[in-house]
Amino acid sequence: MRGGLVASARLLPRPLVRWFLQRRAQQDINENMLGGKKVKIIFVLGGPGSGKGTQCSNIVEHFDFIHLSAGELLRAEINSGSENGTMIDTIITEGKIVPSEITIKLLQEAIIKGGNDKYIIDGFPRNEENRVVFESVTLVTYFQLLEISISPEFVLFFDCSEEEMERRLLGRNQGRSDDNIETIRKRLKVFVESSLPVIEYYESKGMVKKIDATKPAPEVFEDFLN
Ligand SMILES: Nc1ncnc2c1ncn2[C@@H]1O[C@H](COP(=O)(O)OP(=O)(O)OP(=O)(O)O)[C@@H](O)[C@H]1O
Ligand SMILES: O=c1ccn([C@@H]2O[C@H](COP(=O)(O)O)[C@@H](O)[C@H]2O)c(=O)[nH]1
Ligand SMILES: [Mg+2]
Repeated sequence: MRGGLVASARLLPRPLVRWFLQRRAQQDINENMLGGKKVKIIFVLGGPGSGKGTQCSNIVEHFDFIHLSAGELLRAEINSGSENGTMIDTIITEGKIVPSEITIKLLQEAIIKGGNDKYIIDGFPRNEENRVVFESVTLVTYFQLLEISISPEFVLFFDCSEEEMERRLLGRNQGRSDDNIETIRKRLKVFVESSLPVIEYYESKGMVKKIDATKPAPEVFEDFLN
């Protein structure tokens, strides 16, 4: 079907094809669609060690969502030997926030590659600038012409005490460069100063489902389901 369409499109004047795709893109932008499908995005936010990754793994076992962890995408970028790798590594080890254009490009690529219409995005947006840029840029898909912009359906906020988050991260033992007390303290500060305002923004729009994440993991998941 797609092959037939592409072949027919080649017979038409390029400005006409461009006009048609741009018109279609505009419709999709208005409707939050990707290639004719409604794209559903859920943001999962919470402090470092609040259990975002743990709960996202549970969620995708039960629901047809693709889990995208912004932090995992950044760590994969470091490991791929990309030219930005060293800079990203330094920022993560300092507990700071990677420039929006880098993280958003990785998320966009993963969304397009995922080919699904439901994504649960873990650990993003980390600050107001992340949020504004993500919601204002567009995804460029087939023919590099069809563009859509994306906003979340709702936001899950895993609310956990600092003492508990610190205890969990010090015991995580996954070889992460940021699982040390100096970086953890910096990450907690960045969470309060930069990430909480994003949660407050979505709260003001009635879009936040807040869950007590200090409880044991199975109970947190139960609370999510209810
Ligand atoms: N509810 C819980 N109770 C106790 N330990 C938990 C709970 N949830 C997760 N953990 C453990 O805490 C550690 C941190 O969890 P996880 O990696 O899911 O957090 P995170 O929010 O994704 O952290 P980060 O922001 O650093 O990626 C892991 O070792 C995990 O097994
Ligand atoms: O949107 C993002 C997500 C992550 N970072 C950086 O990565 C680390 C680890 O992220 P996790 O989601 O906790 O795995 C985070 O502390 C930031 O340094 C980012 O900059 N932007
Ligand atoms: Mg995580």
